[in-house]
Amino acid sequence: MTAHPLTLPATPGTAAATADLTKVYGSGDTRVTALDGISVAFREGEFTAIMGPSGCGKSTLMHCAAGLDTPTSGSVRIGTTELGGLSDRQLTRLRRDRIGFVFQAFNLLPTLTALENITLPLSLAGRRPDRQWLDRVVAMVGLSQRLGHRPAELSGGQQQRVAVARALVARPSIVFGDEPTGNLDSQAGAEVLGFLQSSVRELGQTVVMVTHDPVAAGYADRVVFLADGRLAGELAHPTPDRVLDVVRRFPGGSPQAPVVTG
Ligand SMILES: Nc1ncnc2c1ncn2[C@@H]1O[C@H](COP(=O)(O)OP(=O)(O)OP(=O)(O)O)[C@@H](O)[C@H]1O
Repeated sequence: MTAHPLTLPATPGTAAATADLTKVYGSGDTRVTALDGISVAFREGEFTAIMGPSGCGKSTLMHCAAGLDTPTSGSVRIGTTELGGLSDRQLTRLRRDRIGFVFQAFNLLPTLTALENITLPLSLAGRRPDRQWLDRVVAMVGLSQRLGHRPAELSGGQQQRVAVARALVARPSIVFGDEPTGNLDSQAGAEVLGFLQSSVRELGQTVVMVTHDPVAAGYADRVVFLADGRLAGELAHPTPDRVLDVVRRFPGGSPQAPVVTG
């Protein structure tokens, strides 16, 4: 039986949203409530950073919002599609066609060239790249001269640029990054963050990124803070100093984390 995706009324300006999202791992003594009723919206054309102490649920939120993990209760929508209504196959297709991913590990295929890695999601979907868009994305991430190189012939920063281009090439509704600069030195990290920011400012992309780094969060338009699986506040127009101020007030992930507004 094929499940029909549940299509919800459009919420203008919202690329993705969660409602009362809960995720519980394990049971009995090993039960962990990783997410405890999170309702958050990610606006179109906005760069959001997700921060909070280790273990507060950042990756779990991102994985549930991106359809990589299933919530225990609550809902996730990408655009007008409610993920809970999708079969595994529909979910796989939605991830392939409408979501871009950039992980800490670059996850490139070693035998493919940079160009082949970038266009892989399209090849898998049986789609031809939109040449103009591809050229624009490749130029933006500064890879025009490196397209024939294999990952082993590229620096870490260049490999992550390939991953950024790969995430953008299908013009997804939203790009999720899980510590995308975690494996890079500060200069390469700054370049990758600059490209993610440009994809928002110049290409109108929506980006959501999990990070521990206040400097990285300073590239975002908005920072959402989590503590103990709950929303603990947010900061608009963050700067590294303002983010650091908030981070300093999270002693060991206190549930009484401050509510901050920009
Ligand atoms: N597969 C799993 N099985 C059991 N518990 C899990 C699993 N994944 C995560 N958890 C637990 O859920 C909580 C939230 O984990 P999560 O990885 O989302 O936190 P995080 O904020 O991303 O942490 P970090 O910053 O250290 O990466 C933690 O207590 C973690 O131990």
